[in-house]
Amino acid sequence: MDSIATLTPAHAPGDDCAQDVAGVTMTIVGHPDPGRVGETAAVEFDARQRVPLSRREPLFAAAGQPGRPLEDPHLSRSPIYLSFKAGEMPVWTDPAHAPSEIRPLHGAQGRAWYVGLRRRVGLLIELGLRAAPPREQHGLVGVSAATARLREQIEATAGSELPVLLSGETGTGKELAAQAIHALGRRRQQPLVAVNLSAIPDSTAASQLFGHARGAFTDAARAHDGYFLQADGGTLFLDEIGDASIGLQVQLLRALEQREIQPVGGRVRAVDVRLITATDADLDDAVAAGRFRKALLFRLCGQTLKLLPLRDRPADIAVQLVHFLDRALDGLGRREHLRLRSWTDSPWLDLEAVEAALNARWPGNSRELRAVASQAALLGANQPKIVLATSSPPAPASASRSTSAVANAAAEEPARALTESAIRATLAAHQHSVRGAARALQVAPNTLYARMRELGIPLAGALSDEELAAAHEASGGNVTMMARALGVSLRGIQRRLGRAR
Ligand SMILES: Nc1ncnc2c1ncn2[C@@H]1O[C@H](COP(=O)(O)OP(=O)(O)OP(=O)(O)O)[C@@H](O)[C@H]1O
Repeated sequence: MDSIATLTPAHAPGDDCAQDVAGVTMTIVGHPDPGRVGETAAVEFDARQRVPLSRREPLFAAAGQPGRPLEDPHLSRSPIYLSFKAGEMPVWTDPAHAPSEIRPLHGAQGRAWYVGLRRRVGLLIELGLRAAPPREQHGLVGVSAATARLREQIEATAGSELPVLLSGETGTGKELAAQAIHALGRRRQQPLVAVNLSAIPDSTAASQLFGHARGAFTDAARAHDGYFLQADGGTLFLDEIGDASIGLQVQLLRALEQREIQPVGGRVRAVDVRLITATDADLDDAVAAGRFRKALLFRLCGQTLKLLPLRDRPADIAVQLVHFLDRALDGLGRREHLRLRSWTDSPWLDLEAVEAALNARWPGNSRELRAVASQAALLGANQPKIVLATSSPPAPASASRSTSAVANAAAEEPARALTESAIRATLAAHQHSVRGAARALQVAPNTLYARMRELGIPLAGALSDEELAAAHEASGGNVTMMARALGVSLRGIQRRLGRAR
C-alpha cells in the first residue's frame, strides 16, 4: 500500500475510536539519513484495520515531494503488520518477527505511538490521515499537526487587523509567530517593534511605551518617541503582557480603544498600531486575582493563538533537532554529519539520541532544544556519534522573566526591544560585539549582558573550557571559525582563549 492522495483530517484528541479512523499518519523521526526526518506517509487501514511496514512500503514524502520507501536494508523486504483496535495499543500481527518496540507517546491520549524499527528507523504513528506539512514555513520549523494548525491560524490572523494574543510556555515560538503575522499582513512594509515588558521597570514603562515631551521630567533633556510611535503604521509586539502594571494596563486599554496615546508631559497623539501580545501566564487567573484588567484582556484577545509545549509535539522535536544541529554544524563546516554515510556505518545522529530528545521534557522548549543541539554539535563534531545532554537543568520558571539583575540594570537606562530575535539580529550586525549591539539597542552593556544570560544567548566569557576545547578541535584552531561556530565575538573568544591558556 502506498501513501494515499485523498486525505481526511486527523481527528481531534479525545476521539479514541480507531474504528472511526480511516488510517494512520506515520512520520520519520529517526533515520540513517537525517535529511529524511519529518517525511510523512498517510496510510489507510486494510480491511483488518492493519497497516504494513517494510523497507519498501509505505512511501514517505516531504510536502510537495515524491514519496520514497524507508530503504534501510536492515529492515525486512516483506511487510510486517501493525494492527489497530479502538482504545488499545497497536500490536504487531506477527510478534516473533516484530522489528522492535512500540511505546505510547507522552500527552498523546492513546492516539500516537513511537515505533523503533531494528534500532535504525524511528517512526511516530498517529491515528488519522493528514497531509505532510512543510518542514519550515513562515519561519516555523516543524511537521506536527499542531504546527500545521498554527500556521493556518497565523495566515488567517495576518489578514485581519484585530489584536492577537499568543499564549504558550517560554521558548515555544510566540515571538516567531508574531513576526510571521506581521510579515504576512498588509503592514509588512512598516516597522515591527518588539518589546519585552518584563525587561522594563514600572517607573519608566509609560515613557518608554508612549514617549515623553522635552522637560517632562528631570532627565528628559529631549523629547522621545515611545515604542507606540516607533511602530506607527506597523505592528507592536508586547511580550510578557502579564507583567504590565495596572497603571500601564489602563493606558494600553486607552491606546487600543481610542487609538491614541499620551506621551508623558505631552499632547494626546493619534497612533495606528496593530497590537500583538504574548504571555506564558494564565491571564484568566490573573484577572480572577485582580492583577489583570478584564476589559484589557477582552480587548487583547481579538484572536488567541495557543502554542503547545514542545514535549507535546514530538514530530517537531525530531525535525527541530535536525534543523538546529544542521545550523550549528554549518558554522563548524561539518554538515556532512547529517548526510547518509552508508547503510553499513552507524549514523552520527543515531536513534538513541533521537529517542532521548523525544523523551525529554524540554521546559525551555525550542530555545532549550536549540542550545542543547548547538552544544552537542560542538562537542560531537569530531566524535563518531552525537551525545545529547537532554538533562539540561530545567529553565527557570520563565526564562524571559526579569531577574533582579535585569530590573536593576534596566532601571539605570531605558531597555529597548530586548527580545531574543532583536538581540540576536543586532549582535549579528555588530560582529557579535556586545558593546556595539548595546549601543545600537540603546541599553547599557550590563543590561544586555544580563538579558543574554537570561535568554541563553552565548557569551564568550561564559564558555566552559570543554566547549572551548571542542570548538578549537572542530575548527582546527581557526579562531574566526570558532567565534562563528560559538556565536560570540572574535575579540571575546581571543580574550577567553588568553584566559584559558
Ligand atoms: N517552531 C520553531 N521553529 C524554529 N525555531 C523555533 C520555533 N519555535 C521557537 N523557536 C526558536 O526558539 C527560540 C525562542 O523562540 P521565541 O522567542 O519565539 O519564543 P517565545 O515563546 O517568544 O519565548 P519567550 O516567552 O521566552 O519570549 C528562538 O530562537 C526561536 O527561533
